[in-house]
Amino acid sequence: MAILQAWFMDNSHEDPQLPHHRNPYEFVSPDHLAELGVLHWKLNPEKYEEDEELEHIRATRGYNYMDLLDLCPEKVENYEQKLKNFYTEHIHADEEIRYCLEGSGYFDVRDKDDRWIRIWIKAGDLIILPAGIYHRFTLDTSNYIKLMRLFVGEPVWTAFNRPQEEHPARRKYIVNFGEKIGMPLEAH
Ligand SMILES: CSCCC(=O)C(=O)O
Ligand SMILES: [Fe+2]
Repeated sequence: MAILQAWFMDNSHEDPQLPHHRNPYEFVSPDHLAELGVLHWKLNPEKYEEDEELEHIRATRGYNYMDLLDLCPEKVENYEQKLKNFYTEHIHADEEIRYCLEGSGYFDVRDKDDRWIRIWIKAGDLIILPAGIYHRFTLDTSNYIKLMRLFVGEPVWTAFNRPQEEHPARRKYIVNFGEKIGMPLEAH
């Protein structure tokens, strides 16, 4: 498992596609990401069509569904709107599994103290966000990413925008990961 670059974000409202490092930089370790339930593998994106390691992950985790998504202004209908939706903080009822085949982008996830952690995904990075984790996504300044999307069974991409403290997936996430690290369920 090669190191994945992740860092705490600054609070500036500049272009989201910029890196948003703090000054000085504050990197986040893979162990910290694992505590939040975020998993990562580094694979060879050039052989994704016949990759035993990828097949093994898919088989052991039951990811029978797969499709490919090319994200750039020229290839996607309603590109601006889609990107806006991706960057709106949300959860899903299921894991979000993405394998970057080309290009790069940012997945942001919340830590236990509700700080944004920015995870920089590049070609070869397969990332799993657990069901119920608050997250969002944006491209970086290269403006291009090609992603494989994996899922167990018929895919459901529904995003539930924050707040979702009563959502069963959120509750389950807090029990599975949040409670161990002192993440509060929010009152509202
Ligand atoms: C473009 S994949 C990442 C965006 C996202 O969070 C989602 O699709 O739910
Ligand atoms: Fe999502």
